[in-house]
Amino acid sequence: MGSFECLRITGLSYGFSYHDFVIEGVNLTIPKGRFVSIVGPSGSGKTTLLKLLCGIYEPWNGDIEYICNNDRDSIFYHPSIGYVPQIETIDWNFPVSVQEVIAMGSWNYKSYLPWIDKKLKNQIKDVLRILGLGGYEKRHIRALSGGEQQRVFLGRALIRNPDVLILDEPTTGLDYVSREKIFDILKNLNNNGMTVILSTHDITHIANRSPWVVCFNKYVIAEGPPQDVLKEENLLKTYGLADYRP
Ligand SMILES: Nc1ncnc2c1ncn2[C@@H]1O[C@H](COP(=O)(O)OP(=O)(O)OP(=O)(O)O)[C@@H](O)[C@H]1O
Repeated sequence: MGSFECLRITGLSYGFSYHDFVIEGVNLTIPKGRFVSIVGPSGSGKTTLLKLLCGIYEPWNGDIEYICNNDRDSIFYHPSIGYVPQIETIDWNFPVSVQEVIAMGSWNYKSYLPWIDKKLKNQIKDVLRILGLGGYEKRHIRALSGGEQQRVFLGRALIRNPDVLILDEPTTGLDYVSREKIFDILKNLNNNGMTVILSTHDITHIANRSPWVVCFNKYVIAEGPPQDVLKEENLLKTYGLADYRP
């Protein structure tokens, strides 16, 4: 099997009600190993795009392809994807421990018996260590700070060591220290070869320090290194303050 080279999105469109496109004509290529921050206003379709990349939604039009270094393998190739949803969408009253949340990420349609065996326990320990949460296995998820909870959900995505890690606003609502911890963890994972794609409202601390930024509002408005892309002209177009359509 050839190796994964890039994620290629062409002419991608999707919506929730007939003829009303939430995202439209998205073209974007993300090479393996890239660290990408997607910025755009609330309601611009970032979450929708990320869910399409994960396969949670089916495109109305266009293609999402994970390309290998030869065409034949690309047809069959499905990278493993880790998804970290927006923290506000999680029900914190659900009675579950840190260990159980992370274990959920290792279960799939193939495993009917989702109990936590010794091997999985050790893998969870390793993931918690990477996340700076060593010894937190038995803690109830409610008994953690916002930053710690976010890291646990990152752990759930990491337990299968995905090729591509997709995160929806991973630092929203976190204080400076928690935000920096998450950013450092993501940079380390990326330095070790993981492709990281995240959405963020934090232009100053996250997007500005990401190697690659995509300005998004229904479609891609600009992309490139932050020093080239995060300019007034692009931000005005992205945040709907200037009329623009390529
Ligand atoms: N399940 C749904 N059913 C109907 N409309 C939806 C659904 N999910 C999202 N939308 C609508 O699609 C549009 C894009 O939403 P989306 O969550 O993708 O935006 P976003 O850029 O991620 O916003 P935010 O930054 O606030 O999270 C919004 O107008 C939203 O109301």
